[in-house]
Amino acid sequence: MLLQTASLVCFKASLYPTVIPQICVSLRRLREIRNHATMVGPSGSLSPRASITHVIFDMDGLLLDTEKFYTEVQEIILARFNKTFDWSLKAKMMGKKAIEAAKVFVEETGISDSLSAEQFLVEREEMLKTLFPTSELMPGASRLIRHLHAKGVPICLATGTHRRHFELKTQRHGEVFSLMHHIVLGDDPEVKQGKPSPDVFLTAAKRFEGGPIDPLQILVFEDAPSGVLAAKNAGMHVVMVPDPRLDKSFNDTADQVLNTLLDFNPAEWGLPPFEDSGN
Ligand SMILES: O=P(O)(O)OC[C@H](O)CO
Ligand SMILES: [Mg+2]
Repeated sequence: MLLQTASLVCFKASLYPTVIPQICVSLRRLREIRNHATMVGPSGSLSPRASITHVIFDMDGLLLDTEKFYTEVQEIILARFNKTFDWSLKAKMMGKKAIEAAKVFVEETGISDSLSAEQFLVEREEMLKTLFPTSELMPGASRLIRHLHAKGVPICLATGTHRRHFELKTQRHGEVFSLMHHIVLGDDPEVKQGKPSPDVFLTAAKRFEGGPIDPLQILVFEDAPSGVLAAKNAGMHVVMVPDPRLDKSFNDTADQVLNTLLDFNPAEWGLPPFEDSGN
């Protein structure tokens, strides 16, 4: 609504450029305002953006600091072909199932004649399997998961990662991940296509108690452009916590963009507020 009004204001302002040019702020700026605003009700009280009852978490790059491992091994492999790995390619790969990301990698870099997607997966596996067990939680991940669980908000995980990698990545974080009501992995038979297809999130919504839950009651946390799109394709609300090196244009699809999970305010979404300050 805010953006529709803004478009109208900009259109009118363009008709009277010398009279009200200052009114025509950019749509990007208005999206930023939307990303930081809660609605003010008639009584002046703040009303939440939505009435969220269920939460779905992405894993890599959102709860676990594992995206850096993929970046590292892909840089090493590309160096062999005298090529460099950059964040525009990273943006196209992250969040996807392994084989889907692998195809993007060999095709976009033009090395598919020398290295097939399947060979790429084999080559990177040796390195990844030593790195994944060292995975660390992202800032604010444990606090948010524990808070929602303690308040009885049903939470689950929906990741593109397959079972074997999931076990390696989470082996030091079993307690936190055990708080999830359920976990949907990239190699789940119901997840036919990876993100940006909505499959993984729709499957996750189905498996909650009393599911399928209305997508409008679900808040998804994501770090990847493909994951944000998947959540929107599933009709859900989405908070994006992107790596700052991603192009900012990817932020526009999300309902809210945060620097870190520590910045999340549950009350803005109709969820029980934190009782600590987060420090
Ligand atoms: O971000 P996730 O948790 O869906 O994981 C996807 C891949 O494994 C890594 O990009
Ligand atoms: Mg992710």
